Amino acid sequence: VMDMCGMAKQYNEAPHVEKNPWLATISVTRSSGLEKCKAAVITPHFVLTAAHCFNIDDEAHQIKVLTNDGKRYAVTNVISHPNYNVNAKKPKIAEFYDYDIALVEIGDKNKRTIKKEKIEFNPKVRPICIPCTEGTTRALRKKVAQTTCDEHEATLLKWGIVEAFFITEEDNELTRKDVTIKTGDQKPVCNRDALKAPLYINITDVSEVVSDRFLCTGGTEPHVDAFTCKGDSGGPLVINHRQRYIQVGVISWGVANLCINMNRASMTKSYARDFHTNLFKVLPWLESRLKDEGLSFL
Ligand SMILES: CO[C@H]1CCN(Cc2c(C)cc(C)c3[nH]ccc23)[C@H](CO)C1
Repeated sequence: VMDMCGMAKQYNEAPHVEKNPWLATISVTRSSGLEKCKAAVITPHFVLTAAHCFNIDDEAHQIKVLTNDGKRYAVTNVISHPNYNVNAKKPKIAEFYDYDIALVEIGDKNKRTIKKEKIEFNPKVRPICIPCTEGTTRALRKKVAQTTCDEHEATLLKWGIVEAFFITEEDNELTRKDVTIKTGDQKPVCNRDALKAPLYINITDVSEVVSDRFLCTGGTEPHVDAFTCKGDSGGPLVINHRQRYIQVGVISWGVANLCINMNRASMTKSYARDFHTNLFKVLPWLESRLKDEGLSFL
């Protein structure tokens, strides 16, 4: 059975990397420069990230996965969601982020090694739980036989305001940024601010850019939420359920760019909303791509 997911050091003085052992960094080396994204470790062979971190002509050898223990892993394959297409609604909508999610497979197909290289777990590197797997049922302390995927969703994404966090890197330190997912009557209010993004000024129907696949965070009500920077793309949106950690989203895009080279503005804006690909909305794809990874989907 897979290692227990979503386990991390809890004591205050623990190193940040041991409090957030699932965070990984993706680097893509192109002739035009280096692009970096964040990712979450989910199995020894896969990390989960955003599809928009990659270009159609990126090849596996240009991509590396860095884990918290400093190890760099070669990549065998990038599997973006088949429905992701940033150009799908051009020219009216310059960038379209629906289904912005990808799995990055670890290993080096060039090496003739029989066993694929795999991520080595340790106190700094551990998998996070993903919804609708047996590991998450255990993490939620529910009965393995009777618990359904709907119960996971009802438990984790209750109607209303759901406390969550993402992990960012500031001064080479991992820090958690608290946000609230608007799942109730504030969801439309949150989604509507998408039209304040520079590229969406002329759009009138918010559902053209914010599909049902997104979770919406940010803004100043009911709490002042942290906001993402471009460099946070692909990182996990995490819920802490009684000291077990479950990923419910992948950071996709934000309305306002309040960061200059990852230096965050000191103040947020009420319309600084962030949109995350909701893992509950891409489960058939996740399950089909992770079927041999021992996750036991419900
Ligand atoms: C619709 O138009 C906007 C799309 C997103 N944008 C950049 C961006 C990406 C790509 C990813 C993450 C995580 C971001 N967090 C904050 C900004 C931001 C810019 C806005 O600045 C234009």
